[in-house]
Amino acid sequence: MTTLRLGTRRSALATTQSSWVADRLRALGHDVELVEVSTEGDRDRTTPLAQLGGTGVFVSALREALTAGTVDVAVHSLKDLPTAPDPAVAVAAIPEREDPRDALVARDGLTLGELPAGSTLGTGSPRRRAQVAALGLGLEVADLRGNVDTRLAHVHEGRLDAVVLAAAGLRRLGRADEVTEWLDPIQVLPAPGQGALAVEVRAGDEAATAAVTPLDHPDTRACVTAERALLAELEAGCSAPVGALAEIVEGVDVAELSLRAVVAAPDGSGDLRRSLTGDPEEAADLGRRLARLLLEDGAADLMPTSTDRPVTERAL
Ligand SMILES: NCc1[nH]cc(CCC(=O)O)c1CC(=O)O
Repeated sequence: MTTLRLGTRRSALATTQSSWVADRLRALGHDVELVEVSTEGDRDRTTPLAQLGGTGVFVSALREALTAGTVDVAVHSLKDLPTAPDPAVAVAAIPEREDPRDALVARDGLTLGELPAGSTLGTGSPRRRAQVAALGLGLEVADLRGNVDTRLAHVHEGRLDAVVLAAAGLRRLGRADEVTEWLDPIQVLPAPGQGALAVEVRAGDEAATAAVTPLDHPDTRACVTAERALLAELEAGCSAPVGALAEIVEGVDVAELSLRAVVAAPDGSGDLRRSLTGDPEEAADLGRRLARLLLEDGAADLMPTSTDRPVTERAL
């Protein structure tokens, strides 16, 4: 039997996610070898991520290893994948999603509502910054980068009062016990695709496709398809931060896909929330329709002009 070479980045979250997929492939009877792929974003820790080309730098190094033939399978956080498909690779499986929510880790067990005005909250995500600012709690949002461990240390070592992180990453790393509030999507909607993994193979690699396909979870695939179709459609008409969450809900006698989304002004001056329910078989169409509804209702106007500054900005 041939061995599947599964490419992974070195960060704790990436190796945990890759090992999770490797274990599932082994349970199906495959031989799997983990191959470390170093990315520009991992090698160069001084240049800001945005200058290197955003989270896309992590994705492209793994895709290059796939097309070069040094690995056969690559695991990505689905939310980090660009919405434009890469014809050289195929997403052969989207496994069952982890908790899609954002989570708050605050000092002294505090929740968002309990943090006093003026408290410092760290996040590097314009989507999280915008939604937290829109709650009007008077928090000071500080720009925060780094891996999960580094970000949590800012709270535990007293440099920040709170941080917001993906629940999925914290659960996968065994650090869910540090969460002080699971943020309700009614207040803070996650990134499209958050909590889900994308398992990629080389386009046309039938053996790897056949090995990986059983890990696919159709309900998760329908949900993230709707969220990403919405994001792709909005990217064409609006550059403000976007949150989205689709869920399978029980309708009268069929399963329905419920999609909620937010477009938020980066400075917290406002946001627009809408939702739609539709057929899980037409997930992409549902996402596009909700995006058009948001655009018709003024989503594009939420982006301030370039001379406007965010209310609070403190770099860490
Ligand atoms: N932005 C980086 C990133 N990409 C995926 C995750 C977590 C895992 C996931 O969302 O599936 C994280 C960390 C975070 O947002 O806190």
